[in-house]
Amino acid sequence: MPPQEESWSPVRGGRVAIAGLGTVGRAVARALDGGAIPGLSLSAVAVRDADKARAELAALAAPPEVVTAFDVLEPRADIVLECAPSQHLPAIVRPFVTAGKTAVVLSCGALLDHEDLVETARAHGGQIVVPTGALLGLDAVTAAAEGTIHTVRMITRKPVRGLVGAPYLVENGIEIAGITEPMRVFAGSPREAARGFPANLNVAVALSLAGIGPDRTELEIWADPVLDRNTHRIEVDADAARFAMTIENVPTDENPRTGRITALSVIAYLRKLAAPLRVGT
Ligand SMILES: NC(=O)C1=CN([C@@H]2O[C@H](COP(=O)(O)OP(=O)(O)OC[C@H]3O[C@@H](n4cnc5c(N)ncnc54)[C@H](O)[C@@H]3O)[C@@H](O)[C@H]2O)C=CC1
Ligand SMILES: O=C([O-])CC(=O)C(=O)O
Repeated sequence: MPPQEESWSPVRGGRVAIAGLGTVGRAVARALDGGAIPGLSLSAVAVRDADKARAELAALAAPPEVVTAFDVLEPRADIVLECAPSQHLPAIVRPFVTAGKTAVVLSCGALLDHEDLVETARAHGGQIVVPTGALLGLDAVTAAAEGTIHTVRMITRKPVRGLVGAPYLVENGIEIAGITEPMRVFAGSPREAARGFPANLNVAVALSLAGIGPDRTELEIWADPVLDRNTHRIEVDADAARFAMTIENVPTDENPRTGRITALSVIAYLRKLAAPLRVGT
């Protein structure tokens, strides 16, 4: 029998690969640099333009290897962070979960069209992690889901620039560029929203996966011309508790669809992996 490759452990240390060096990927790369997150090192990044990425990463204390294909990441890392456009999710995640490794997934909306990845992870002892990302309270939602959740409702309000160009708006001829009052542009399920707003509503899918699923969760999306933050309100009614929470995310300068807290959520997750004290579930 060939020798089994030893799996990652916090004591031995782990190598992290980043797939997609954009708003989230760059922030996480900086946070990992030089052993700043105990137990982890940044080993490789997959990008489109290698020369541009190398120039950018030269400022790091320990620049990672730069590659231009997703399928060469797996031998180079124990954990992959998927933070690329959603259509690449299967190519990034599959090699890692097939090897029994961990894939941290930000474009989680795309998981709904690739549920086989969860089965692959189950069969090979891998794990797909959906961090709380731009949302809040998934600890309470998963706890409530151990009992019975009756309803989950989410109302998202975004500045116009955080929604403009979404396929659902284009396909339905919904014009938001010149609105002067808040406009409800969508009411439906996270499953429908994942298709219609693939770069804007991953948070609704994360909420649905934590709670009662992408078909029973109720979602409204509003475009608001005076708002400057991506705002998500969650209302949960369960047998154990009733709760409502709101988060107002500061959009990043680079990508107005993505809140600053998204990368911080990933960094917090990575820091917990080897932490001697772990708070929250
Ligand atoms: N779950 C959550 O709470 C959140 C999820 N997201 C999702 O996370 C993902 C990443 O978000 P951002 O960093 O803001 O996006 P971004 O657009 O700033 O970065 C994506 C990067 O992927 C790169 N890329 C595109 N095609 C590539 C290829 N073939 N090979 C390698 N790299 C490629 C782009 O050049 C870009 O640098 C998006 O899908 C976004 O919708 C964003 C915010 C919150
Ligand atoms: O859901 C997303 O993908 C991003 C988002 O709403 C936010 O950053 O507030």
